Amino acid sequence: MTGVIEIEGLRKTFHSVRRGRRVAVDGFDLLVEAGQVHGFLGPNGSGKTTTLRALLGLVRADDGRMTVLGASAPERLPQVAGRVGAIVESPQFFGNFTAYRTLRLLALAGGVPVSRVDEVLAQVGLHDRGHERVKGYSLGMKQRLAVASALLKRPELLILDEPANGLDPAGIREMRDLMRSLAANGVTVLVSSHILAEIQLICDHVTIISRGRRVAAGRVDEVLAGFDRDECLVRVDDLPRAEELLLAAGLTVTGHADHLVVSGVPDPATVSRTLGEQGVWVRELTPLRPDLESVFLELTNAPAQPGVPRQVDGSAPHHEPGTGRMIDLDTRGVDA
Ligand SMILES: Nc1ncnc2c1ncn2[C@@H]1O[C@H](COP(=O)(O)OP(=O)(O)OP(=O)(O)O)[C@@H](O)[C@H]1O
Repeated sequence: MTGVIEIEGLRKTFHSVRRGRRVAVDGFDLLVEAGQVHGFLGPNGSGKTTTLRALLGLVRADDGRMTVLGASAPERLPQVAGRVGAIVESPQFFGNFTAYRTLRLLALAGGVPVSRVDEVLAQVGLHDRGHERVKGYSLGMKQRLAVASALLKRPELLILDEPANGLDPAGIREMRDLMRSLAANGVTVLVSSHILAEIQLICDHVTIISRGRRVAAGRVDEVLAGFDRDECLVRVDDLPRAEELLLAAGLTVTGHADHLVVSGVPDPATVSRTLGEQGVWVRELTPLRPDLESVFLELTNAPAQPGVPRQVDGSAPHHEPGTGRMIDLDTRGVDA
């Protein structure tokens, strides 16, 4: 047992008279290790909140094994609760209270020294505004107050559900800086989001969920590298001639209105040499690197592939040759 959070084979189906049976989480696995800022990424309705709620005992799982800081969850969570901060459902604060008063009450209720209030206000960048009423706060300030409340007891693990939701770019930047400084101080952070660019900027590791199943997991750079097709964008004056030469050299070429995309060229010099030797001069040659957005779209829109086994329990992962990433290609039969 090495993970700060371990989830194996989590399943949860909701039943309602109006909407019928809805599989929210379908054999999902997650491993968050100490010191990671781990992004939990998935489209709306993919099962992120249900997973976090099941982990924290806010909803009963149908099946699966979960641990938090080595304690089986949710049954033994009380044993480690003092070491975990979680914001899964947007906390509501009294608008007429100041942030300071709100946190002071929470500190007193939780047996935390009141001196901690100033520290957490400073940590989330609210120190100067801590004596203003919360009803005058922006959404970003309210989010930071929520994080401050979770930090009161100096958690080793912080779980945040969509902390950047509804924030403007400045608020997102502040939240990002906050996550980074927490990580630098040794806090393990699990942050769920559907904002890809944020996950790419904030997190070092990522688990991508689609329709209740894990479709990719690993270091962000490794997950991205697994999708690198060694492509480059080429601009020349004579596109048809360049395409002809590159195809003749055995390269894979896709034509666009004002450029070509060449695939499978680890060294872009191959392109400039192939064209230059025939007197076609390259005006632009740009390696195309995948970003989390393109990976995410590819994984979460991946059509079902009949005959490809599901890989949701880690037992028979489908590994792309030469990559550390795992993908689950079968998206059939799940109501998301
Ligand atoms: N209490 C519930 N009753 C019925 N269905 C539910 C309930 N909670 C969640 N669901 C369904 O389970 C699926 C997963 O929802 P969940 O909220 O976990 O997704 P999510 O990834 O957190 O989405 P979002 O990013 O929109 O918050 C959705 O189809 C949702 O409608």
